[in-house]
Amino acid sequence: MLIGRGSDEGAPMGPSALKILISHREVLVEQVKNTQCILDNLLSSGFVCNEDVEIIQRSTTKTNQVREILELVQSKGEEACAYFIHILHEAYDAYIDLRPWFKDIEYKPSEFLQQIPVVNTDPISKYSEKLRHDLGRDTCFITSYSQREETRLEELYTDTQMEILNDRNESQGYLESLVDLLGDNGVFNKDAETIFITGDAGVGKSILLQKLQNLWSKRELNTRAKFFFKFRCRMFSAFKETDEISLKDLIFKHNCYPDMDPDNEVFSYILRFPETIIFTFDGYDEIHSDFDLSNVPDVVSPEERTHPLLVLMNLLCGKLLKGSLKVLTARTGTEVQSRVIRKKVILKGFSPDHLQRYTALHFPNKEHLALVSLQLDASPHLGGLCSIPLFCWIIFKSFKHLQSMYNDFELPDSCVTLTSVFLLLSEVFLSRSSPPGLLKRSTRCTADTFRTGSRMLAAFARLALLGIEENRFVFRQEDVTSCGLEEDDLQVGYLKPVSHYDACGGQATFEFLHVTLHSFLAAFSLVLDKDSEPTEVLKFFAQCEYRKSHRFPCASCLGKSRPRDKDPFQNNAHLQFINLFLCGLLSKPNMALMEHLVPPLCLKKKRAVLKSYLSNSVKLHLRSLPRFKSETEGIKVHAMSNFLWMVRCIFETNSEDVARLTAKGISADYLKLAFCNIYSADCSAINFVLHHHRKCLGVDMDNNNICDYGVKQLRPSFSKMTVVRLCVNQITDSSIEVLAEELIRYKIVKVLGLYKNHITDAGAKLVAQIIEECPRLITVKLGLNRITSIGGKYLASGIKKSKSIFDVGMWGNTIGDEGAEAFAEALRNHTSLTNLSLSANGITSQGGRHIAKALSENSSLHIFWLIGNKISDEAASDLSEAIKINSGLTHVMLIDNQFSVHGAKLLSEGLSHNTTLKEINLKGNLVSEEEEKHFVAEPRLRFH
Ligand SMILES: Nc1ncnc2c1ncn2[C@@H]1O[C@H](COP(=O)(O)OP(=O)(O)OP(=O)(O)O)[C@@H](O)[C@H]1O
Repeated sequence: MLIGRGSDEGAPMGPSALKILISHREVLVEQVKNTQCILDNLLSSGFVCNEDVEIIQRSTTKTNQVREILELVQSKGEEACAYFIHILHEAYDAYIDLRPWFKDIEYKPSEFLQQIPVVNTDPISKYSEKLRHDLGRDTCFITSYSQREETRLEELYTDTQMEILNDRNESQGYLESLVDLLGDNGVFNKDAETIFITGDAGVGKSILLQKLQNLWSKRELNTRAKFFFKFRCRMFSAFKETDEISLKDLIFKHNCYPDMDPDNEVFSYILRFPETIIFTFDGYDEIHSDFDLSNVPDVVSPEERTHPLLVLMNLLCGKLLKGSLKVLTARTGTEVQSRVIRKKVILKGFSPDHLQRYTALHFPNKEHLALVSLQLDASPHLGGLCSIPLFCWIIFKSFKHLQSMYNDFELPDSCVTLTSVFLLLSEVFLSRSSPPGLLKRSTRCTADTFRTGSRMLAAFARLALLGIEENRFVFRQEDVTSCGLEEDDLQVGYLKPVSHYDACGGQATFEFLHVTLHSFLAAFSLVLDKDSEPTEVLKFFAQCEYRKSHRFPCASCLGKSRPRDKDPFQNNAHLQFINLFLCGLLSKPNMALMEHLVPPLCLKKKRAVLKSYLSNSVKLHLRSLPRFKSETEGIKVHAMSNFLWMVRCIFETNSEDVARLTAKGISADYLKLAFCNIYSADCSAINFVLHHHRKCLGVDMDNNNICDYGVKQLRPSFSKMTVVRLCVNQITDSSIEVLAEELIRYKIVKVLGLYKNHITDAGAKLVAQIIEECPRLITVKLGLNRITSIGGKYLASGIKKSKSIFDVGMWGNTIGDEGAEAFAEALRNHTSLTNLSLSANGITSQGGRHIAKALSENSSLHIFWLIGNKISDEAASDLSEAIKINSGLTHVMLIDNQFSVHGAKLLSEGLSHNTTLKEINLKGNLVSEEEEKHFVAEPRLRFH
């Protein structure tokens, strides 16, 4: 609706502004809270005079003031009324509650109105606006290694996989888009206020927060929050033990100060309406404090000054600013008590589709894009590494840089390790600082680049080690200078300045481009140090301490740290990364390069110390893993995520000896690697060890983050695997192609677990082949995939031909009646199939009848799951007849179908002729409690 004097030619006029004010008076009186801004604008635009303002201000309540203003503008005529509405529209944040109303009335100001200025004088809106402006400015670029190369966030941001977990860490699906992060989807504790996001190093937690902040600054985040405060947790470690701040200091001094707010209105508003605030705290794992605050009382007053960590803890727990929303990120493995967490999200990096999208954003040049895509496809290990955005960014950035310098440069080859990725980044940094003469080479000489840059590299490495030793991620200018870094060195890219508000003071401070790079350089320092004993390289292995529930001693509300274990492979991630990079830098393939920087003898000694340490630790570690004997699967060994770190280190070391030793040390029939947070590139490391395993081995890799790249890396190991469990991962039909080739070639597989992946009918066809051609295969789990009747038919046909298959799980696909009919056909006279689940597959009575008929001709099946289908009384009589004849079934699970008392009677009748069946479960069908009483004489017919 067009409002205001109709100077716009031809535009239809809506009802008069005066009429609107009369008919919507109630909404306006209720929703308009700030009168000052209206009066300021009416006055400055000459619609009212000082006296009018004074009279209105004499009214004691805001509502009365609004009423009086309404009367005043109405008395001044149409233009004043129109301008009044326009103020409410333009002073956006001051009247945010009226946004739906403007939408309802389809407000559109006339050109005339748009020419009269509106100034938002509301201090709260001004503060909100300032926050939006600052956040918008601070978040619009993705940090790169030089300001010249910064890319706009919106040009490069690509969604990653955001999995929602419940309080038991079970997957609840994925978030569709970042905008849904703050919504109700996935909330398991409505009373808590902290959204907890975890993920591995470099998976994109900080960038996700940056995107969130950026969306808010542009009003594109689906929230009515007026204030958004971003903090990095590492800032809280920078305070001294004696430092004290209040909540107000935290917000105003360390984030954003409200200008011109003499009456302290902003803070009063914040305290009154905490639900209008969002906080983000990035990197909870980076808080390091020996400071024991366990006896310090909780802070409940916003004015009270105390240690900043306590302010943070009390905010997260909701003891301060109850009602405000907090988003907290941390590396995987950092635990926070469930009662503090509102919802949990785990970031899993790029899926192959995301990676494709991200690659296309990086390489607008079609030729480059084609080249890079080709190389990614050809090297699944590289693809796996690239599923972590940070590593992908480094690889792509380095590729682009080196391509621009030397025409023949290609992406790293298939045996790239994480250390080589970071060496590549260093090469880029160092080459950027080389004197111009050196850059003119036509061929790349990595050794020259490192030799020329060795002074600077050593200085950065020293600084990094200093930080690790002192548990610091932020450095002052004195630190930088004392390590021998010069002004120009700071331009190279290793360090970036820390923004002012994070740094508790005006002095310039720096941090490494990424914490993983910090770890890499600290490892480099250990290698470069010529003066210390070779055993010094082990200092972080030795220092490794396992804290299952991470930090903090002070956070009584967030969980206490547990006693420390001595296992050297158990540690917090940045130290683990130092060890990992150390292994990589001292690996044989990197020796030639390192010899340009460190005397060969010194290197040799360090490498020997490391190898011997690894060999011993591996033995000890493997011996300490929990083992138990299972009747069917033999000796099972249960590896945990620290085993994975060990395997990663061995892979980086590239030592076949240690890998062989590890494979031998596993000495079990079954290796359980479930819930170890394995991502695709780790599969190369696992394969590096497992392919040395002499005997057959069952491997359980359920509940990890493995996609097709990972499965391809495991290819050589499938020749040994009797159990292949890859349930709850990210694999598609392309992995099934690999599995089909390998498993059919070796024919030793007994168990194939593929539950909850992305397998379609094409994959099902290949699984059917595996079932048909692997004579030892007894268990296949395919639930929660995307298999329809087409895939169902393939599988049924495979099962029909198998003489070994014992247990098949198809829960949660959509095979429907056609699929059920095919399975019925497979059941006829089957000799081995004992457990079958066709639950939640959309089967109706039509399919039910086919199944029933087949059951009359089957005696192998004992347990049959048909839960959550649509089978009704129409199939009951066939089922009843089948039950009379069948002598194999012990349990028939018909929970959540559509049987009525009539169907139940038929089933009960059938049961009376059957002595083997122990249970037919009809819970959740259409039988009332009253009707259930008819069946008390047949306890095998269950309703609960
Ligand atoms: N969604 C994304 N889209 C594009 N690039 C991304 C994305 N996520 C991460 N990156 C790239 O990866 C780099 C590292 O990401 P980020 O710092 O967010 O990781 P992180 O999970 O916070 O790591 P850490 O736990 O080690 O601090 C970013 O600087 C950016 O270049």
